[in-house]
Amino acid sequence: MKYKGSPGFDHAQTPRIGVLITNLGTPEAPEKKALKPYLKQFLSDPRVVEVPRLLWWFILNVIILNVRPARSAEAYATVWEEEGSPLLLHTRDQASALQEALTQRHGDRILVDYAMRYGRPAVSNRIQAMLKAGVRKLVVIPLYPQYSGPTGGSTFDALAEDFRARRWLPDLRFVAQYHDHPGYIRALADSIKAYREAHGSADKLIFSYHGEPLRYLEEGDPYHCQCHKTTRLVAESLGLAEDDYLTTFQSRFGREEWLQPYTDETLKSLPDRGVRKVQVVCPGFSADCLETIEEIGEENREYFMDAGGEDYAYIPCLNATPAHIDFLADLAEEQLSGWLEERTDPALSARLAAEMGYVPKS
Ligand SMILES: C=CC1=C(C)c2cc3[nH]c(cc4nc(cc5[nH]c(cc1n2)c(C)c5CCC(=O)O)C(CCC(=O)O)=C4C)c(C)c3C=C
Ligand SMILES: [Fe+2]
Ligand SMILES: [Fe+2]
Repeated sequence: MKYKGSPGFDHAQTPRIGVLITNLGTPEAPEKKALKPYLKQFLSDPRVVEVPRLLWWFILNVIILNVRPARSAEAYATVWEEEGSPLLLHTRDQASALQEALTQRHGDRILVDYAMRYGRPAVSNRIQAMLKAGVRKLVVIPLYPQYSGPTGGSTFDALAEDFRARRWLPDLRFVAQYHDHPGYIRALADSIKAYREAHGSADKLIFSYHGEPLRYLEEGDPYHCQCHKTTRLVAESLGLAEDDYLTTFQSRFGREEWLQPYTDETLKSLPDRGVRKVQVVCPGFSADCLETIEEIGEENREYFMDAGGEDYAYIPCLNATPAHIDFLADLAEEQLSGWLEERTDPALSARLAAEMGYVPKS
């Protein structure tokens, strides 16, 4: 195997610290032909769908990829913005705001970038660019507060896949979860509090998280427990009573049982139980995307209202709000312990390398 070298390496380059935020990824356009490669890459990942490969290859290629792209494209078209997918735009805005916050705190030592696990900008593409810009120490923060194999685990796989082809690896720190970080809980609780101060409260606050197959929990995935812990900590911080809120799971896919209770079925049943006003928040998503804007903001609103509900509100994700960015800057900073001391004198390194007669190939 020929390992990838270090493009443009220069001994006089100041070593930098990289902070790479990532999210799931999104199609290039809200169209069937763009949905197909996106869904194929995503749903072929064994971390996402844990089904024997041969059987899954058949189901995916013969059934799902012939039906789902058109249906998903229609849903994406309802949320698409002029500049692109909401998930991509929010992630880009988070990266630039985080760059600004960390530059204010530490000058130009820290380089922030963003990548998507599936689709573009790809993880390996951004790592290559960061290394080229002199990054020798790298913090990776997948923006999934609660860890799960299909999200954080899979992002680590993408990093590992990139690193196994590289000659010179950077120092690496990886934030696998932050579901109970006091700064994250505070940012969430404050956003709910601000929403309720502006719009009033509801009979119930629903904490809706993306689901996953129940089997993953049974086989040791901590995601379900971490979602419940986030809910409990936010509820405590808001001073809610047990009857004031619920944790539910959305975005079911396929036929097997997923984590329960399901968001849609819960919302359909609440009016009969005397709950007429609900507010829904999605603390498993750090940016608004198809699953929050369309599924929670539109589809589930209809279920609730059709079942006799009177008032339904969706409280937006933290996105690139100052409170979220401040927290992410703190989270990144916690990972920098010992990394901010400068141990390299680039000019001296360059002079010694020149004396040695060493000229690296770029
Ligand atoms: C097939 C199984 C899936 C698992 C397991 C899963 C877990 C999971 N996903 C997120 C976050 C997001 N998922 C999003 C979209 C999405 N998710 C699945 C399937 C699984 N997700 C599909 C097929 C799709 C595509 C949309 C569709 O066709 O319905 C998104 C939104 C992306 C966007 O572009 O807006 C996010 C974000 C988490 C946190 C999670 C954890 C268990
Ligand atoms: Fe998903
Ligand atoms: Fe649990």
